[in-house]
Amino acid sequence: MSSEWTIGVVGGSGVYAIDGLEDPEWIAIDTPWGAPSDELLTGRIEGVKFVFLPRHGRGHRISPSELNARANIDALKRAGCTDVISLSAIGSLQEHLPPGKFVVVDQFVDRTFARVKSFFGTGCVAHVSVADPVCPRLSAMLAAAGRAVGADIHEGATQLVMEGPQFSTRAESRLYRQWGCDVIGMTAMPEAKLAREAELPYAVVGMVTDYDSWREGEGHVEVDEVIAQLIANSGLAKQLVVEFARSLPAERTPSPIDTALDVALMTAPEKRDPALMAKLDAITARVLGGR
Ligand SMILES: CSC[C@H]1O[C@H](OP(=O)(O)O)[C@H](O)[C@@H]1O
Ligand SMILES: Nc1ncnc2[nH]cnc12
Repeated sequence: MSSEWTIGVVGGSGVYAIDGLEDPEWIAIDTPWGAPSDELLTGRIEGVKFVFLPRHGRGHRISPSELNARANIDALKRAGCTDVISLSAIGSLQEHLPPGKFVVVDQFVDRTFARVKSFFGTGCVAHVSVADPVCPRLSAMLAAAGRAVGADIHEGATQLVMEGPQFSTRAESRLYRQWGCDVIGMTAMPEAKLAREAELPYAVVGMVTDYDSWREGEGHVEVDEVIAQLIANSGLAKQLVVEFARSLPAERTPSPIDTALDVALMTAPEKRDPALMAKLDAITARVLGGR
């Protein structure tokens, strides 16, 4: 495996491009799972290869519940990404995480229910672990880069991922707090699970835009509040990415996540469905080689 980094960046609400890209080029990538959210913007930052994908498409066309996360992750894999970072707008479920805070999330409670969550299935069953769903190495480097550019960083938080597109009821918002969740969003799942199946280390920088709807006697989240906060945050998020690129070690040493499929595949080789195996070409290329 190459020891070069190629960093995929999935830009969420308010982040439809990144700064500092040399030789930028939008490229179209088709996948066996359908079309990704948009073309991918490739180039180099500080000499490091980057591949940027606007999660909701340029112009924010696609709703969180209608994202084709399999196509997005597969396209990043096909584009040669070794690692993926997500920039995401999130609501806060805790007083000490006010709007403007950048939160490096390390756990999720997945409450999404209307999304396809795996590349695998009948014809090729696989079970990867998502006990530790984000890459600690990427998360630590993102937190350090954020601090270096002056972002107000909080490391370690549990994110409730909801279906959407509507925001939560007040009762739901209060319940998620009782469950011990710190922040809430609509897109990290199944993205994080699929990234693990694709053997891509993945990390999330959440940008807090609102206090959701749990605060007694206070209003509730509305999109205009989210957008205003995103406009305020997006410049800093882009600086964070440039600083992250600058801080990457010249050589990428292997991550245990690079081989997540080594212990995951269940279906006997002779029982695998050739049609599904063909769709899995990019995802299983390392573990199965040409088979
Ligand atoms: C505009 S607030 C709701 C929307 O924003 C977040 O998206 P992303 O994670 O891509 O930044 C949130 O998850 C919802 O999809
Ligand atoms: N309150 C909230 N709930 C879900 N997703 C969000 N993204 C930003 N704010 C959010």
